[in-house]
Amino acid sequence: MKKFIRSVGFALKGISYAFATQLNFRIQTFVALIAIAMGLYFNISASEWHWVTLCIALVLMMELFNTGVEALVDLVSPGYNELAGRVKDVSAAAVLVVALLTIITGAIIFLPKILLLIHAA
Ligand SMILES: Nc1ncnc2c1ncn2[C@@H]1O[C@H](COP(=O)(O)OP(=O)(O)OP(=O)(O)O)[C@@H](O)[C@H]1O
Repeated sequence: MKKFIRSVGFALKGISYAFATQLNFRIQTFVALIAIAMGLYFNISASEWHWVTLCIALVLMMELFNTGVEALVDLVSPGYNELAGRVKDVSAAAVLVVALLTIITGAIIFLPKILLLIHAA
């Protein structure tokens, strides 16, 4: 049990490092909070909550992995190296793929509700 709590502590240290150093991670956290607030406001269904929470977790998870990859690349290749740059580019691309999934999912869930609200006003 003590080991588990220690591991959670290390994971929280990782999250706080990403939050302190990565502007993208802070923006993604802010957008996630807005999505949760919109979910509550529009009273979305259980399956819609499933998609929203899945996308939030995927985006934050990929950004954390990307931050780890960047730190690892900087450690093993502090100077300019074409391969090091490619590793970072591919890692950033993985974040972009999940971000696109999130934008599409958000549009499918929230856009009709927002349009309905505008028409009702
Ligand atoms: N060591 C390197 N060698 C070659 N190209 C690099 C190297 N480090 C970074 N690059 C190139 O610069 C881009 C940006 O790298 P950087 O480490 O600034 O990533 P970032 O996403 O801007 O990170 P951060 O969010 O920490 O600012 C990389 O995607 C890559 O194309």
